[in-house]
Amino acid sequence: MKIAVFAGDGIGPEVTREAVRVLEALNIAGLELVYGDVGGAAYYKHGHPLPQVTLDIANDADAILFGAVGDYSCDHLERALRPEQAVLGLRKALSLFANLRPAKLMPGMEWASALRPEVAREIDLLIVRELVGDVYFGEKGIRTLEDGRRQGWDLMSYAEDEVRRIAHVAFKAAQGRGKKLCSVDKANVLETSQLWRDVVIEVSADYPDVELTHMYVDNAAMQLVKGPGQFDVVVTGNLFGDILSDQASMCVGSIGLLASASLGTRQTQYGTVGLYEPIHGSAPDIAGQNKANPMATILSAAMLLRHSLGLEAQAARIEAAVEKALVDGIKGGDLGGTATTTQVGDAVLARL
Ligand SMILES: NC(=O)C1=CN([C@@H]2O[C@H](COP(=O)(O)OP(=O)(O)OC[C@H]3O[C@@H](n4cnc5c(N)ncnc54)[C@H](O)[C@@H]3O)[C@@H](O)[C@H]2O)C=CC1
Ligand SMILES: CC(C)CC(=O)C(=O)O
Ligand SMILES: [Mg+2]
Repeated sequence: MKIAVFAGDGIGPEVTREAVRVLEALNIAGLELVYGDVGGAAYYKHGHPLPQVTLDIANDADAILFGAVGDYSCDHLERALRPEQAVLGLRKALSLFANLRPAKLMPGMEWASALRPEVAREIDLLIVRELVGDVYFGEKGIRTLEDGRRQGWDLMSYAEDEVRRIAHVAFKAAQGRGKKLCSVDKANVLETSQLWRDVVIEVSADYPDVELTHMYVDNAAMQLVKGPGQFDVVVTGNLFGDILSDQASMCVGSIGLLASASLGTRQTQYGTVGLYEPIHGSAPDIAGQNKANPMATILSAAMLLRHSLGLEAQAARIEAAVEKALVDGIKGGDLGGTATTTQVGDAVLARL
């Protein structure tokens, strides 16, 4: 069992280190960790934020644990590390089209939510975000118009097979949960969304046991804070899913708590090959200060064990340890506490 570890930039190495400590503490027989460079470190060492040597490590692994990439504190570097070159490039190269972002209020965590306690208590949803299409991957550029004005443009598009395959993932996820699927789009304005909606409706014929609804993304953003309990599984495109999941994190308590799995179709003898990362970015504003909450990355490691290595019991152990640490009042700065990244990692390890 081989896990590639790509820590990346900013707080990436800090939070990934804690997740690795947790994985190592489980003493999983035959588990091998292979480290690779991505982002700034890779750019300086290899001249590219996602060099071939890193892709080779990724392709050879059963799963990837990923920190974050990007550094807006240095304009030159931020441009060199353009997401489509690094993290988006990796997702695309491995065809990891299905991004699962669960958001559930942990027991006793109402105080941390940006919502009223009685509303916060309702949250238990799964965002299924399409990850390798949409406007993030369309043709783009900045051009000069005939009258001399500059114009930036990004093409939003989805082909029907791209919608169909993510819809199947979402319907199957709904079958395993509350049997409700809400497809979020902007079909009143966007042709891309109209096709999205048509295809999701076509796919729904295969899942008569799942109740399908549709919602425009602006309303969905509002409903997510008004009544999150109405959502079970949400399926949406790359851009909308990116935004809604950051919003969902504050309903749960902090962006430092939300994990993700990015899956494709490649299977190994252990499970589905995937990439696992916190939903947050490299947080340059707190990087290098031992302040970042590593729980999202630790919980991503749990998802890795579950989906890619078939180790459900160990995954559940990690999740229980994180929950126990929170119940016991271990809080990083993102939750209004003072625990450092290392202390949060220690606390989780102590409760494994
Ligand atoms: N998957 C990836 O590699 C991603 C990379 N990025 C990149 O990350 C860089 C920063 O982007 P931002 O928009 O600032 O988003 P961000 O998610 O890195 O940070 C947003 C805010 O949340 C805080 N935060 C994030 N994670 C935290 C944690 N674990 N503990 C405590 N506080 C945390 C940060 O301090 C910041 O105030 C950019 O270069 C961006 O392109 C952004 C999102 C995802
Ligand atoms: C580079 C970004 C699109 C990554 C991001 O914000 C995300 O996947 O949540
Ligand atoms: Mg994001």
